[in-house]
Amino acid sequence: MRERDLPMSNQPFGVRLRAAMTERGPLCVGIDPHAHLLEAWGLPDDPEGLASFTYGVVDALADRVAVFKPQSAFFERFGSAGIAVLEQATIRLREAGALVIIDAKRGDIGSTMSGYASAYLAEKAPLACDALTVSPYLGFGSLQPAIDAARESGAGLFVLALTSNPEGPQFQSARTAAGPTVAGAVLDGLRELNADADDLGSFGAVVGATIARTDENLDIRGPLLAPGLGAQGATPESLAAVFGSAVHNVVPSSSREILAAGPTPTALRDAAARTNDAFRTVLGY
Ligand SMILES: O=C(O)c1cc(=O)[nH]c(=O)n1[C@@H]1O[C@H](COP(=O)(O)O)[C@@H](O)[C@H]1O
Repeated sequence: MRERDLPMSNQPFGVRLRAAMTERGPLCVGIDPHAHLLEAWGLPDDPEGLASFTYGVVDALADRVAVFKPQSAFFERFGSAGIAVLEQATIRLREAGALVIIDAKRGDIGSTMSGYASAYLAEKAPLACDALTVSPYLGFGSLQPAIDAARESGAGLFVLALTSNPEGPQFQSARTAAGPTVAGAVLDGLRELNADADDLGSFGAVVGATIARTDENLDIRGPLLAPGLGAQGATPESLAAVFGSAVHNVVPSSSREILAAGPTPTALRDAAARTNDAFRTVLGY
């Protein structure tokens, strides 16, 4: 059977991502259960509070938002009880037809990377997700086990390229021995991985929405995860200036700004719908 004849659930991540963003709008809701947000929702800063917060977001939004990005750090801080919530939330979101990017920014030598790949990208893993954020600073080639695992299971990767934090350029703008910047080398690697994609490949870059216009070529035939919207200051309107002709491939991600609208489900839904509408217009959905 040719790839394009497969049912949607068996399609590669990039195909499923485009379909989900077209159907539900491009917004990615980041699930970052900060201690101050638990407090603002009237919840204790413990595993029960974490569960109420996370499932509150899942119950309110899983059937209407295309993509969720739980931030592993805020689950890890509660040890195994927190990881159990991340696991359950991921399962529930996927059952509701949403895509889940686990934001764990993993990166290690190849042999350890294959351990991370088994943890997040193997189809039957307890924490199996649709895509994982990964860090290329041990060399782009160190990501190969994750790339292989993603191809095998139909998952995706988002590789850090031009991050939203002010310290990012210190390394990312540095020149490699071969000539391009570190970020440029990452984008080149991704372009190669997506070379066969018809529309959107499964290998994405993380490009903060807060960065100024860049000279790097963002046309990687893959998704561009753009955090930094809302709490870090970027707006939907700023995306066109940063991403230029690649703007239709942007996955705009917002965490604290949406989450602060809770805990009532109606308020969360209103905040997500308003933000999604603004992105639909700017990103051409
Ligand atoms: O990979 C990421 O998602 C990421 C990359 C980046 O360059 N900047 C960035 O803020 N993030 C993540 O995106 C989320 C941003 O959260 P808010 O600032 O609350 O919307 C956090 O979970 C960050 O770890």
